[in-house]
Amino acid sequence: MGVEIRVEGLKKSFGRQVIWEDVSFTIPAGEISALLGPSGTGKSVFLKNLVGLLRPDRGHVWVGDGDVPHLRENELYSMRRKFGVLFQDGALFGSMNLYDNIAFPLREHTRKGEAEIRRIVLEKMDMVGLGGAESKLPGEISGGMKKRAGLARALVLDPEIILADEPDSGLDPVRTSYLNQLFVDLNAEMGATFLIVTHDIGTARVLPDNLGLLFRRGLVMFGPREMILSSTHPAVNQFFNARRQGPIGMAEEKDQAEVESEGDAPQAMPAPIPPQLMPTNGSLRPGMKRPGVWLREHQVKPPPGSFIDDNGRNWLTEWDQLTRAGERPQ
Ligand SMILES: Nc1ncnc2c1ncn2[C@@H]1O[C@H](COP(=O)(O)OP(=O)(O)OP(=O)(O)O)[C@@H](O)[C@H]1O
Repeated sequence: MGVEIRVEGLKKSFGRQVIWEDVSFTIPAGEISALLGPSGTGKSVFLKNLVGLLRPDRGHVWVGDGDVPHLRENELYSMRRKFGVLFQDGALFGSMNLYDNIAFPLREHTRKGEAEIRRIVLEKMDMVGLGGAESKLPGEISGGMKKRAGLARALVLDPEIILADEPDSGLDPVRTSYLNQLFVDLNAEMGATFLIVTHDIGTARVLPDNLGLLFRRGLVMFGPREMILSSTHPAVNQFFNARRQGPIGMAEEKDQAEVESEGDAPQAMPAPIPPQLMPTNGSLRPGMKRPGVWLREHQVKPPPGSFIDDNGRNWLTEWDQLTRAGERPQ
C-alpha cells in the first residue's frame, strides 16, 4: 500500500533564482496525483526534492516519519527504496540490454539470487508489455519502449511511491493513452502512491485523482480532479483548458497591471469534465471517487456535458449501476 507524502513550507532556489517557495500540500496515499505547470516552474526540481536528489533551502518532506531533506546519508539510502522513479528519458544504461537495466536495482539494493531476480524482471517486463524484449539495447528500441523499460525498472523493488517525470513526453496520442491505462492498472494492482509530472492536458483530465498547478514560484492549487477541472481561478482555468486568455503568458510572466486586469475579467466556462479512466480488469481503485461527489459536496455545478463518455454514457448517473459487485464497469 502506498504512503502519504506531506510537503511543508518547501523552498528551493539556485543562487538568486527562486524556483518556488512555501509549497505545502499532502499527496494522498495510494492515489494518483499529477503535477502540472508552465515550463521552468520547477516540476522536475520538485520531484528531485521529494526523493532527496536535491535539497530544499528550507521546509519538510514527510514520508512516514522520515523527513527526506533532513535524513542522514544511510537513512536516505533506505528511504529511497520506497520510491520508484521514472526519469524523463527512462535513464537507461546504453550499454546494457533491457534485462540487465531492469535487474540493476535488484542487484544493487538487494541480496536476491539470479533466479529470483529473473522471476521479478520477467514479471515486471510483462506488466509493461515488454515480454520478449529482454536482449534489446536501449538504442534499438522506440521512445515509448524506453519509457516502459524505465517504468519496469522503477517497479522492481515494489515501491510504495512512484514518481514519473513527463512519462508521456514525445509519445504519440495512442501510446500516451496506453501508458495512462498502464498507470491506472498498476495503481489498482499495487496500491502505490503515484505522482506524475505531465504537460499533457488530456492525461491530466482523465488519469489522476488529484491535480496540482505550479506557477509563479508557488503551488497555485492542489486538490481533487473535479475541484481543479471546475475551477474558475484564472491560472487554473486557463491552464487546464489550454487557453491563451489569463495570467500565464508566452514568455516568463506578464506584468502585474495586466494580470490584475485579467483577474477581474469574467472567466470562460471550464470544459466538460470527462469520466476518469477505469482499470481494465473492471476493479475499482481505492483512490477512485464516485463521479460528482466533490462537486456535490461543495455545491459546484459541473460544467455542462461533464462525465459523458464517447459512447454517450453518463457516468454521473450510471455509476452505481456500473459498479455493482461483479459487474465490469466498461
Ligand atoms: N541543478 C540545477 N542548477 C541550477 N539550476 C537548475 C538546476 N536544475 C534546474 N534548474 C533550473 O530550475 C528551473 C526549473 O527547472 P525544472 O527542470 O524543474 O522545470 P520544469 O518545470 O520541470 O520544466 P519543463 O516543464 O520545461 O520540463 C529552470 O530554470 C532550471 O534551469
